Amino acid sequence: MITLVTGGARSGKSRFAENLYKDEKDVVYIATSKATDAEMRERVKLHQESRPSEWRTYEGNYDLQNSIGKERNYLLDCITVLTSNIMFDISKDVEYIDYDMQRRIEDTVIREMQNLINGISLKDYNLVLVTNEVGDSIVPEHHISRVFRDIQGRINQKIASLADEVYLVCCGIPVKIK
Ligand SMILES: Nc1nc2c(ncn2[C@@H]2O[C@H](COP(=O)(O)OP(=O)(O)OP(=O)(O)O)[C@@H](O)[C@H]2O)c(=O)[nH]1
Repeated sequence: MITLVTGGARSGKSRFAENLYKDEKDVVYIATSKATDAEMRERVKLHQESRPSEWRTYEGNYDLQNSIGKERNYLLDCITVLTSNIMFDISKDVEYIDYDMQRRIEDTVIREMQNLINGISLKDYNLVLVTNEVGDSIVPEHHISRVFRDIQGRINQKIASLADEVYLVCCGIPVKIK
């Protein structure tokens, strides 16, 4: 069963996603963020302390299938950070990200997701994927932000179509939309 959880920053989506496994010990937490500065390190530390100690944490971006073990439950937080890391890798030498490059970025993110999904061999597994609604505000001023918003919007549509259930979290309140 694949569940997609989407929402804005500080909408409560990560907490909602973690609560889906509140009675489970057999959980792998897949963190896509890299704690490269003090703000992120502090945030990550709070997250780690709030998770049940039995959960296993896997940190990575590429080769997400390496997170797979004997566990039945997986939680990936979040696709948006995965997209931005892949986008910066692929577009690092260009100033303008054309449609071909946008497609390559999208395809790479979707391939990582597919590898993860296909790699879990247990029949009755659960995979919760967290993403962000990044398109709900004004049109961003800069090209790179507009491209990121468009890429993430299209990726969210594709992953929502693969998911069995989709929740939108707003003001800490989850709304089931699929
Ligand atoms: N590297 C790493 N990142 C982590 C770890 N635990 C959590 N994170 C990252 O923390 C981020 C989520 O935290 P926040 O940014 O505080 O949450 P949010 O999703 O914006 O906020 P809400 O919508 O309120 O849940 C995700 O990008 C995770 O990858 C960890 O153990 N290691």
